[in-house]
Amino acid sequence: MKTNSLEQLGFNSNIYSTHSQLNREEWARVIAEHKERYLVQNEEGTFEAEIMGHLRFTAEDRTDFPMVGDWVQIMPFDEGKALIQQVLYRQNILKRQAIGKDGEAQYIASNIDKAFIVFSANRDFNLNRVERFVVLCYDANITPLLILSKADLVSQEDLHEMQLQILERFPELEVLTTKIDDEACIQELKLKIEQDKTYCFLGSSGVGKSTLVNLLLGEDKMLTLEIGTGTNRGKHTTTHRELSVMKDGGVLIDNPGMREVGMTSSSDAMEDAFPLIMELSEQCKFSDCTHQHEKGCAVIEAVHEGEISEEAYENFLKLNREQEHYASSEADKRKKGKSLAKMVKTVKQHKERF
Ligand SMILES: Nc1nc2c(ncn2[C@@H]2O[C@H](COP(=O)(O)OP(=O)(O)OP(=O)(O)O)[C@@H](O)[C@H]2O)c(=O)[nH]1
Ligand SMILES: [Zn+2]
Repeated sequence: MKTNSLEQLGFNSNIYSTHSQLNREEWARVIAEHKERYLVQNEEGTFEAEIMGHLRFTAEDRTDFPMVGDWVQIMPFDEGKALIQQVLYRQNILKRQAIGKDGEAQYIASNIDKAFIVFSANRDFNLNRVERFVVLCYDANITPLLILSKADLVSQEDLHEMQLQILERFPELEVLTTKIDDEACIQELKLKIEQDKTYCFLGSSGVGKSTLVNLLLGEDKMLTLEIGTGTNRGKHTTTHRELSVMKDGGVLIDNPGMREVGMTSSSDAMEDAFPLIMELSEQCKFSDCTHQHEKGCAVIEAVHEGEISEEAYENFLKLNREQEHYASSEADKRKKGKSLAKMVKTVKQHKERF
């Protein structure tokens, strides 16, 4: 398999100067990660890598472990195998603050120059959700660019309306629209990509991230290079390469553990739906409405209107039942607002676990 030069992988004098005593072949970039097994690449090739014991034992938290995008020091020891001795350089880390246990951060990728936040124009478009991604980028000092994908599936008017809303809410945010069959869109996106810079694609599952990455990579179609079996673990684990180099330069990172950070569209929709349910429940005809069969229930109505998904509603009811079960007294049950707030928290915690 062909490999890339360090420069094609994004290496520059800034990075080099942090550990200039190292030989070139000791430098490598992490191109995929799965459960503490890594794929790293340099001009010698691609290696399956594990971290050195001492690194594991001295590690205090997740930031001490390598992640996709990192520059690491490696020591090859076998055909296509290497040990990672240390993490060398991090310009920034794209991370998401977990709302669940201990509020621990979840790491997405490192050394990113620009993030492409992808939203499909035809569904799920929601400014609050866009904001979450934008904030995540600003926190890491990364400039975001919003891509409205699947523009072929909505009318010009709807698209225009969306663009206006975005402009109003995020005046600084650069926005592109794409449709896969339109070569001009892809060219426009290509123009945003500079040779030795690294770009990370963010967004819910199914919005078209991999499709765009594949189009940008052209004939170098994303190789589904797999991380081999863990011999000492007995379990077969595979993962896809996440970082790829474009033919004319430019490093793309796709799907950097997005599933692990719980950004699938359904759980996102869920998180958005719950505050809405809380709000709506204040408009129910009966103050003790169970939102299951009552006439004049604003929640049921919203489900019928399609404002709240069936899935979110079912989950809401399920959590509601759990809540009821644990409520120790009638008084507790009447503290509806409070328990609902708690429920939202529970949902978020559930979400983090996915
Ligand atoms: N109509 C239309 N469909 C598109 C477009 N872009 C992508 N799709 C389709 O949307 C589906 C999902 O695309 P993917 O590229 O797999 O989405 P993804 O964001 O990588 O999804 P995950 O890998 O699950 O995170 C595929 O069936 C694509 O063919 C577009 O511009 N227009
Ligand atoms: Zn109700």
